[in-house]
Amino acid sequence: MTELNQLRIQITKLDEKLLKLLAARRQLTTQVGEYKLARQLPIRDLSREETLLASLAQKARVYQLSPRYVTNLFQLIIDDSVRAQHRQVQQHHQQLPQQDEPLRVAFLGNKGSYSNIAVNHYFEAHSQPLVEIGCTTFNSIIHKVEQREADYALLPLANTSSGSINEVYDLLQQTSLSIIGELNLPVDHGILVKHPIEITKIHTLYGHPQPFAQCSQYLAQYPHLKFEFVDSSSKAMQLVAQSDDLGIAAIGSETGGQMYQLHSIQGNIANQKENYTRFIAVARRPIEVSEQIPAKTTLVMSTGQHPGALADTLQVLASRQINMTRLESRPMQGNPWQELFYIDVAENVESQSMQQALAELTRITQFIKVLGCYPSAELKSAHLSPPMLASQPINAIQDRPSVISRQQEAPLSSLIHKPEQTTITVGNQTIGAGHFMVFAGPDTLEDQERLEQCVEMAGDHGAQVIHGACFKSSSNPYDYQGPGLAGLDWLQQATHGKGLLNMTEVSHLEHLRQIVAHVDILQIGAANMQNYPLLKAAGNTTRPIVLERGSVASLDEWLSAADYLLAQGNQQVILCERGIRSADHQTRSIIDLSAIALLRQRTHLPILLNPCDGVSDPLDIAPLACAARLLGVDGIMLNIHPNPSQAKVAPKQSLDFDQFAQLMTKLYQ
Ligand SMILES: O=C(O)C(=O)C[C@]1(C(=O)O)C=C[C@@H](O)C=C1
Repeated sequence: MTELNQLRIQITKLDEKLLKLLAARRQLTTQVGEYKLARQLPIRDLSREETLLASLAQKARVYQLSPRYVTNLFQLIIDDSVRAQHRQVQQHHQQLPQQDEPLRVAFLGNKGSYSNIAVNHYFEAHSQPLVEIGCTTFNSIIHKVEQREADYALLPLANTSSGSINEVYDLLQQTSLSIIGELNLPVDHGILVKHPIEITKIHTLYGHPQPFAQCSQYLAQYPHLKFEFVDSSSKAMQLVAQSDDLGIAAIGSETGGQMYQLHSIQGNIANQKENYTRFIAVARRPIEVSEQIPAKTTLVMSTGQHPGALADTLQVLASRQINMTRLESRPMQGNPWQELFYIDVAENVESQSMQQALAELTRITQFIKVLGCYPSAELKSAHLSPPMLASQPINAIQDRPSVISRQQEAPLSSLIHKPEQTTITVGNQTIGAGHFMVFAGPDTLEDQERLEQCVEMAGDHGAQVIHGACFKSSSNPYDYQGPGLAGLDWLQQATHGKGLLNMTEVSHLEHLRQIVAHVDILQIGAANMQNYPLLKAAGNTTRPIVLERGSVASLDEWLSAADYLLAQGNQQVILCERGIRSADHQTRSIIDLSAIALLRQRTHLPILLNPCDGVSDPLDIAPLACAARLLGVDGIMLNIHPNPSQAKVAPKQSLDFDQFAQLMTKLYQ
């Protein structure tokens, strides 16, 4: 045996001893984790870490080792135990049962894609077996989880070289899934080939558009290369592995390439040498993060468009010492000139400061929603300054003040929560706090021509919103039921380009997306006031919502339903009184004018009145509307029809055009 071999045997033995020691150290830190968990102590103890590192730095010299080398090495070891303790605490906090069932995780691409590598990193500490569900689009990944075909999804959100992945941000606008975790994956792109070859001999390079963007500077040196874009890096590797053409290559990670027996002829080719991709894990249910570990919260919000609107919202965070770690903006879908802001903060959503900030933000934003609160992937390392490495005395670092549990806040719709009246601006029209709005249109859409007549009439006399139901649920199922979703195009075409807004009722959850794409304002009818799944979904949209009072609902029940909408994120809720059931059968319902006076004392939300169902003669509509105007409603909703006697629905509850014109003059006197 050569001397070298003998030395190597000794090194191997020592390394094994080191491994055993590391495992024993890990066991001890797990016990420390249990101790801290039982006593609700913060996991991280930076002062202990600094003392430990400073003492190791000092001892390093005794063994003629570099203090920097020793502290860097031990920093890695300590970080590993901190991460393990974080998982320990969080698993206990979530009370995750020990399960043998496999975890089904959806991601982009196939074996070897960056997302696949991220999945394996993220779930490496889970004991459950993984079922990897490779998908070809981000949309299908989200769909898999929404449809319960997967438990989690991992999605790339941003890269340090190429920036945000807009498609994923846009999908977050629409999904009901919550962010439950994050991962920062170092991404090392390389050129992968079947048999080692010089890059000048390669003619075509396959890859996902993201890696191409991230390696643009390196690739610019080889203008002869033809780029072929494919769905994922794994697809590119697969193509190269299966082809007999030795002049093709894939752009991807070395680890991924190994799964396809590919060789990396050039690594580390990204524009930024520290190239990271931030992934998020999403699931159907949000998680609660233990206050013992650092958390992040992601919010999405839209502000008004007045000067300083965004600065005002950021000030709410800054004044509470909430650290914003990322701000991203994307055009709002359906409202391309309005922006949605995605904000990450290094704060637990349950902390007192965050709860106060959220309450404040609901008062000044048009839409605000928490996309998720999750354990932070970033660890702040104990910092040893050069004098500390030289073994100076160490000052203890102050712990963060402990987080106080969530406060019971006043209802979101109440004047206690928000003393000033809410105004809602859509396009160039505003309702609330002295801005009056008239909604006019046929009770139920009949045909395009009659709708256009109504639009012309309503617009000429100062109405701002055109409404009409696509689906009518009358008391008799054999009565006219409306044109269905075809009416959405009629509404859009009739109001488009005329400075008028449109509104229709959402009565079926499955129609919501399509309706949101066509109309400016959503209406939730009396029959659906307590349809909570519908409220939940509508409250997640960015469209203003008119919430009608249920025909037997008390004010408290109605306001609770409004609170539920507000709690989903949508701060643009308008209450609409349209009458309640009475013992009398001459009218469909009795208009509760007292409710308007009472609501004024209780809520900041704009209030509408629709008097039409409270009459048996259309001539009574005008006095009721004027009475409500005196009581301080913010708007009136009216049924109009070119020829009410021929209306398929509500003939006696609709104004003809003359009656409408007269009423409008009175309302605006
Ligand atoms: O001593 C502790 O409190 C530990 O949890 C152990 C340990 C370590 O690995 O040495 C880990 C985390 C703390 O921040 C400090 C030190």
